[in-house]
Amino acid sequence: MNAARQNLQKLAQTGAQISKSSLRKSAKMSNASGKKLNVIVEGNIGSGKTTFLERFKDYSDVCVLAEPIDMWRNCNGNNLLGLMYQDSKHWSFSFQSYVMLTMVQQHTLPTPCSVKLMERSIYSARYCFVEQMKKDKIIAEPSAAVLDEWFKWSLENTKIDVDFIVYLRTSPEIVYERMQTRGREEEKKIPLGYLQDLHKVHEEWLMDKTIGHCPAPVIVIDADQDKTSICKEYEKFEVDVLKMTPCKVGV
Ligand SMILES: Nc1ncnc2c1ncn2[C@@H]1O[C@H](COP(=O)(O)OP(=O)(O)O)[C@@H](O)[C@H]1O
Ligand SMILES: Nc1nc2c(ncn2[C@H]2C[C@H](O)[C@@H](COP(=O)(O)O)O2)c(=O)[nH]1
Repeated sequence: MNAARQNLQKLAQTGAQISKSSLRKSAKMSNASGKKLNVIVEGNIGSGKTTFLERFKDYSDVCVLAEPIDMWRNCNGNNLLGLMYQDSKHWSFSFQSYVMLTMVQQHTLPTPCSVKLMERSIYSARYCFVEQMKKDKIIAEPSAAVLDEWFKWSLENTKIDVDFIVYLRTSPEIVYERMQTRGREEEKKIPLGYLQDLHKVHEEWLMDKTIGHCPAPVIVIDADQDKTSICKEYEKFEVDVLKMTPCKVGV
């Protein structure tokens, strides 16, 4: 790994602000070596992941992969997302299996772009959602074991690279309000308690490092800020990420 990347890894792990120059240096060197940059964007439901990724959709050298929710809503005509929230005990295993399949498909999707930005990952599927299902006893141990075997096989047998994690860190109460405002039909009955539980497992995975393993350095953004004030944080990251791409096309 080149020196600039190592420096970046250290900075991100200490939670220090990543300096523009270190990010740029790392990017140039990674471009020089031809290594692509794989970034996953993590956070609670409603934390602003889609909004954050929107900023990159007009750039030709950044591949943005949003969560394939439309696939989850229409798996051969079945709305697995809706079924999971209607009857989680009955449908969580099927839904989770499909989520993890679609995540591996996105992780391994070839792209000519220098940067791949992905919304969530196989890691949060396993370490946040499956962990929460186990805690809530929505899935039994044998089902959790099958999901874990799929997870381990995927990591060992497919090319899943993650260079940095952007964690949109939020308070459950704030994302609960945003989720209700967004008004997704399937999510209408999600209680605040579920978001509080999901927040905890995200914190344990990404901050306390007490669940599973964290595959890359974490860049934390305080995403409780409203849309206006958070733009500066997003702009800084956008500029830094785009410095990693040889060309910028778009507005
Ligand atoms: N920083 C923010 N402040 C206030 N509302 C936000 C902010 N970021 C996103 N939203 C709104 O909150 C809702 C969820 O945002 P979204 O980007 O869909 O989150 P996610 O993809 O993480 O679920 C949307 O209605 C969006 O317009
Ligand atoms: N049970 C699971 N649910 C998941 C998983 N990944 C996403 N989701 C749900 C959460 C939301 O209702 C919806 C989209 O998430 P956003 O954060 O983008 O709103 O899908 C998962 O792995 N398991």
